[in-house]
Amino acid sequence: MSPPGYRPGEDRLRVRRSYRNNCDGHRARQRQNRRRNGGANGHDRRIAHDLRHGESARQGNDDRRGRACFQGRRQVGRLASSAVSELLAYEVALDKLLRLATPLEDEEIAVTDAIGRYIVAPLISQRVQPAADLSAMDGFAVADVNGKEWQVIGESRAGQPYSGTVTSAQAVLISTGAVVPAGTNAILVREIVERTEGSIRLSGDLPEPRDRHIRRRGGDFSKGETIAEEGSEVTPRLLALALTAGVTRVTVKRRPRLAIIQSGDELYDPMQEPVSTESHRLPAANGLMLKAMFAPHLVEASLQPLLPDDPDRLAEEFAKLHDHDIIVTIGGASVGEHDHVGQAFEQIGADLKFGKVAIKPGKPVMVARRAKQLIVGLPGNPVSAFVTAMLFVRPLLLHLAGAEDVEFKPVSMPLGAALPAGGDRREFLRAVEKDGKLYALTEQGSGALHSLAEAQYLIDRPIDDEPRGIGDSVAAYRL
Ligand SMILES: Nc1nc2c(c(=O)[nH]1)N[C@H]1C(S)=C(S)[C@@H](COP(=O)(O)OP(=O)(O)OC[C@H]3O[C@@H](n4cnc5c(N)ncnc54)[C@H](O)[C@@H]3O)O[C@H]1N2
Ligand code: MOO
Repeated sequence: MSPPGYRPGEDRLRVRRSYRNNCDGHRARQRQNRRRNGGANGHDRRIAHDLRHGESARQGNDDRRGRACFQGRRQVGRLASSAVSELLAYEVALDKLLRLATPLEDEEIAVTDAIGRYIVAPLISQRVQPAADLSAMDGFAVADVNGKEWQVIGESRAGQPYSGTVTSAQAVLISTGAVVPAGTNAILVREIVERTEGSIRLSGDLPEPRDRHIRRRGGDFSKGETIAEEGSEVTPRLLALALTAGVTRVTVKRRPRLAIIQSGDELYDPMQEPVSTESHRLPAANGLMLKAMFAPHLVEASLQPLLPDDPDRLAEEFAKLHDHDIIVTIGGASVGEHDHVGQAFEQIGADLKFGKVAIKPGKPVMVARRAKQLIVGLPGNPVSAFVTAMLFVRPLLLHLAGAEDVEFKPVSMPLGAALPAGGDRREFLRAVEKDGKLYALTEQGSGALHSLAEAQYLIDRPIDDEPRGIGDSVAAYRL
């Protein structure tokens, strides 16, 4: 995902640089920000103080920058020792994930079953279209337009052509889509002629140019022509083109098999069990949310039975699912006593590639590979699970399907309310639109589903973004 006006490589460089300079630059930036804002109260900071992130309380922006700096130092020391502790920029992490994916085999399917998938070879037309010169209008086919009156000698209907030849002062009644009879040079639409018994008289202006209403043979495409390039998405429009070109089967990538695992002692299946009144229990909503997010034409997704907080059980489940292309786990990705996804990776010998991404929400994202299989560990907080599925799993599925554009396209929209400075992670803020302006919702906690469901956009805030005022343009993604 890239902000508008982005040039390839620019954003990546900027993000990386801001990382490196996090500590050295932060004092200088504090001074600059103070000057820009005319002091702590010199700017409309209402939204700044209103945003609730549901993490530990923080007193202000300067304090957060201080902590970012401290974390940066701590992580540098651990970088080499563990893939888990390295905090990657989103672009870097996504790039790694996509590179880890093993390409899937091709399969040939009916084009009618291929909507939303991507063709892996160019589409070649098997027909010429139109297959003959056709009339584009209802009217009369005439050989010449020298006179004012023509004798009607027959009819050409769609599917029932006129077999003779039209000569001077003769006309053939013709329908839209019907084959233009031999000898025809112009179509006179019904509106410009008066009809009498057996003949027509000109009462309006002749078509300009004369053959204006004739669709020429091969005008749309010819036989053997490439009508869609490799990598094109099969849309309803492409479907119609392919069918018209005589193509009924296409080659696409096989859909990956993806299993979703949810673990947590507190979870119960809301579709199998009645609503629980026990305060320590929680409906396992994330798995069903994710399954609903992954387009069935791109993936064959299955939701596995709920697992307890037990690394052995998780490792057993991983072993069972060895034939799946992708496993997505939800929860247990953080550093708590009972967050055991990392441990289960170790038990099955999966190779952990990264474990933390500098995004908010969604810092704990674990990616491991076991032979050709990718295992993606998403955080358990519902909003974090949603955002990371959108930022990682969706692009992965599109990439495997053969799509070129795998990321959401940002729109640039003005803010209706000010935003405080960005932090040490790239932030995706839930927002609503009113009169063409974006308003970040007050509730930004990673567990707050109500504001997630209400949000219409995610505002994309770069790391260390400066405070933004009313009317400033920001990049956002339509949900
Ligand atoms: N000491 C630290 N604690 C935490 C950190 C940290 O850096 N240091 N990171 C926080 C962040 S950020 C996130 S995000 C979470 C991620 O936690 P986990 O991935 O380990 O997820 P859980 O602890 O298992 O669950 C979190 C939350 O989500 C609920 N949950 C889990 N699975 C589901 C599900 N399938 N459906 C609905 N809800 C689910 C679970 O009950 C918890 O409330 O860690 C922070 N902690
Ligand atoms: O910020 Mo966590 O990353 O709550 O999702």
